[in-house]
Amino acid sequence: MSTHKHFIIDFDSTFTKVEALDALCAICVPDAQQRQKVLTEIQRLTDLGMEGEIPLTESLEKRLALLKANKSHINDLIEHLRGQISESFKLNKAFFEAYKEDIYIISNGFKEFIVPIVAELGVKPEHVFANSFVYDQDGNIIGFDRDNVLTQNQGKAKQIKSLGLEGEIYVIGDGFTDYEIKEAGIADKFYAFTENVKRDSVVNKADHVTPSLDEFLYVNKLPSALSYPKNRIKVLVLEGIHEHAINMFRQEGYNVEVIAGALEEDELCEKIHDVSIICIRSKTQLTAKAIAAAPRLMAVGAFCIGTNQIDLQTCTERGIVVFNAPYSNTRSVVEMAIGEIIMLSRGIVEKSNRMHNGEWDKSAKGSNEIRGKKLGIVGYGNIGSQLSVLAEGLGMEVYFYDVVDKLALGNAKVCNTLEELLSLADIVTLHVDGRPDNKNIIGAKEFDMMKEGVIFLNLARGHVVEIEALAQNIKSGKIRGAAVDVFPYEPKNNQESFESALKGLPNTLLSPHIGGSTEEAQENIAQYVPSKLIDYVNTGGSYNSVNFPNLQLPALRNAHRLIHIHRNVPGILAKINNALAENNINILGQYLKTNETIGYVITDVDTQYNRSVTKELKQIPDTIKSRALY
Ligand SMILES: NC(=O)C1=CN([C@@H]2O[C@H](COP(=O)(O)OP(=O)(O)OC[C@H]3O[C@@H](n4cnc5c(N)ncnc54)[C@H](O)[C@@H]3O)[C@@H](O)[C@H]2O)C=CC1
Ligand SMILES: O=C(O)C(=O)COP(=O)(O)O
Repeated sequence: MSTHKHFIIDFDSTFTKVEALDALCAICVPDAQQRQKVLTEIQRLTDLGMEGEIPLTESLEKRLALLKANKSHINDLIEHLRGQISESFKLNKAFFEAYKEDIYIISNGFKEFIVPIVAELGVKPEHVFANSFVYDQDGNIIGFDRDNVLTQNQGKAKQIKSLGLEGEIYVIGDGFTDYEIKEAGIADKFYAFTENVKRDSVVNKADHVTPSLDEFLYVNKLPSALSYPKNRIKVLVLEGIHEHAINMFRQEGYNVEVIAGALEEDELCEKIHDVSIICIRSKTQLTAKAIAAAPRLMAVGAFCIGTNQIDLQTCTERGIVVFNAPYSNTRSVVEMAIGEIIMLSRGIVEKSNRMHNGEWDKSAKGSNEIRGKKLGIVGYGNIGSQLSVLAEGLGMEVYFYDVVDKLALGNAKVCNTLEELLSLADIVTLHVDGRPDNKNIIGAKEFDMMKEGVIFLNLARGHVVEIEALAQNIKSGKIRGAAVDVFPYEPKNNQESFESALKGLPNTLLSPHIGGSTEEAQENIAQYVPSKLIDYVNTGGSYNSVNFPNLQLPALRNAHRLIHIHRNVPGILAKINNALAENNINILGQYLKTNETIGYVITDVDTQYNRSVTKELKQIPDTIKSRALY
């Protein structure tokens, strides 16, 4: 048997994003209210026809009668449809060009508008099989060609059969009538196309679901505009990440699964096995065990600042890039710290609670302005330094201590030791990162060094403070006010209850790790992190990643990009270039950066090259990951 392949493609909602008759309705029913009514009815009739609930002729007759369209409307329709060609079709013009002899459009629509639209991608007019309108003498559309085989039951199957095509027949469509071709035994395979609409009754019967043309081309090893279909990139989104991120991933064509809370290690290991990108916040522990359970993992999105919950070393060794949102919630934490410093200095929570119990205690005792007070910031990074600026604006005297040299902003004064800072500050606030070395950096000894009546804040990480020691010092009155947003153990989700030695202590503000949880911050994060992840997938760009050598790459134009991640040992670049030279491959641009663990090499090459070189690159010793991008 011949292995020649023929491709039968549906028009409405497959070749174009829309149903043409819906679009025609928008054109020829000028009154908006009336149009909506007609449109709803047309869509209902289309669905009934597509899902096989009523005969197609009946669906069509009723739709045309509702439309009352005229010849003059068809030109406007064609103009409109030109902008409605499905994205993955437009992208794969090269496939249509290369296979024009084998591509057929079989539709229950009308040649008058189908032929000019499919011609845009090079489909031959004689390969379009569809109906034709019947007009009256004034050009009004009054019906369709009832003799056309496509009006009959199983019309598409009959039409294709009459073409006598030899070889394999692949059908791509979104409707029941497309599936019928397979059912009639004419097609070898039916691919349910879901880029524009997804009809369960059709999807359930398909040999394969193709969310875009890229997937179809990929599984059939046909030339494709994309190196890898985006629907094959599975994204797992945990911990209530803002829906803007989810929309961005879906718009990009990724296959997204969303889970509201965090997952325990074992649950995560189960879920992560086919995931390419995982998106988490501060709760999910991405351990070496979880990473080992994720053979396809290529990127991690930390939708927060801290990355201490991620085993970064293992990610790097496995060639998995990690991005966080280093600045998106900075301001939110700072505003909360300022608010808490004022609330604690005035004992507002105590006073408020007492008033709720009917107690009126108007007094200035133990209430202070923050102006002129000494604020001691431990950790002068993005949050600490931003807090420094705002606190000075409120008239505070700012001191800071950091383990690395930092530029003092405004009039802030550097302390050379933690002891120095703790002994002079009226208010101590922690903004260090969550590295393991920072465990218990503030314990009994450090509280002893602080002034009597100090105010203490921790909005950094729970494990940096010894909770028992903090509780003791609040109880003894040494600490006259405390605000704690982060805890050594935090509930996994909003259903789990909160336990802590700090519960019920005086002038102690407890908050459920919400320093960065503002609408503004979460939306900013949900824009920033997905854009980094998508850029990494599409271009290999690693700029601002947490663990990869940072490369900012030019856009890929008229080139293929070979991405190579390897252990940082000598000689790998030479081996990559040897492989390219031996295959006569012309290098258009090359970028290399290394860190302590890995080397990251990007090579842009002419689009015509021996594809087997990608295998050779994978086989270079010490290679971690390698992919080709176009
Ligand atoms: N409560 C919340 O919702 C949020 C908490 N955070 C926490 O705040 C931390 C700080 O955030 P950024 O300022 O953006 O981070 P950053 O990395 O810009 O700053 C951290 C600073 O702490 C310094 N540092 C580290 N260990 C230290 C130590 N033992 N003593 C003194 N200085 C030390 C570092 O050198 C660095 O300058 C994050 O790592 C995260 O853990 C961040 C956002 C929201
Ligand atoms: O940004 C951070 O590091 C935070 O601590 C905020 O974490 P979250 O996104 O609220 O789990």
